[in-house]
Amino acid sequence: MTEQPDPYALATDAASALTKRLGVPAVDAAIVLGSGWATAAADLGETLAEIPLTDLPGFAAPVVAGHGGTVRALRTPADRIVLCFTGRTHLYEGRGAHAVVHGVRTAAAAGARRLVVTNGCGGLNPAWGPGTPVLIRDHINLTGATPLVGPRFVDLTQAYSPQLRDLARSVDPGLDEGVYVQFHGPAYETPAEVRMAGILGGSLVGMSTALETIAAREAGMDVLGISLVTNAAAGLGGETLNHAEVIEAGARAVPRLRTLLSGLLEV
Ligand SMILES: Nc1nc2[nH]c(I)nc2c(=O)[nH]1
Repeated sequence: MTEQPDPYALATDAASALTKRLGVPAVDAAIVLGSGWATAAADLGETLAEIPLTDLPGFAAPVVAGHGGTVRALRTPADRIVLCFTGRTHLYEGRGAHAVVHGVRTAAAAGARRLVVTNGCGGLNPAWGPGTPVLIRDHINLTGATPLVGPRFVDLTQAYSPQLRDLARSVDPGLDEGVYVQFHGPAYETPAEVRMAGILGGSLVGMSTALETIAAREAGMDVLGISLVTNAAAGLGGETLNHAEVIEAGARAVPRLRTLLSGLLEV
């Protein structure tokens, strides 16, 4: 049985390699860009560098070639250094929970104190049509997995910072809040699973985010989670789910998402 590398040491190694490559002593914040968010984050500040994640210890190539797989370092108008991860590892890739949160742990090890974690997801609230951004108030982790091993009793009572949610609403007062349910994936939920998520108190369903937030909170980061509803969750929208709908919804939402992200990075 080959010894698995210590995930925290691997994140420290990746952080050292990253800050050395960037020529900065530390970074201030990180954004994980989910489905539909990349275009909105394209011109958030002065790009210092864009680095293929596979250049850094512990990262794998993106499963879908050309979809993300880099980390872009930005200097914001407020003179902060922000890492933008243009891709993420999903639990359904089978690389384990440590791989899923390696980017977040690397950002924390590089000094980031704030994480903005975004995703594309299904919505249970009919008021949230495709292209609606929704703040994450809390999550339900239905994956059966966690990035924490051993007696790491992380408190998650305020996993999604109320202060950062207030800040987001000061930028975009129309933002609503929801509870995000992370499923393992890669299949989308059945209509019965979507109904279950609703009974449990969920209003957003996806395949990312919760595990990254757990790792961020363990590292002491403040977290803002924002979902982009790209489709009505299975069984609620009538037609079947398809990828084209995801892309189109993301494109329609770009101006609002860009305003939101740039407003968040000015403070
Ligand atoms: N689990 C799950 N993940 C998603 N990602 C996107 I975009 N839409 C969905 C969805 O409806 N369910």
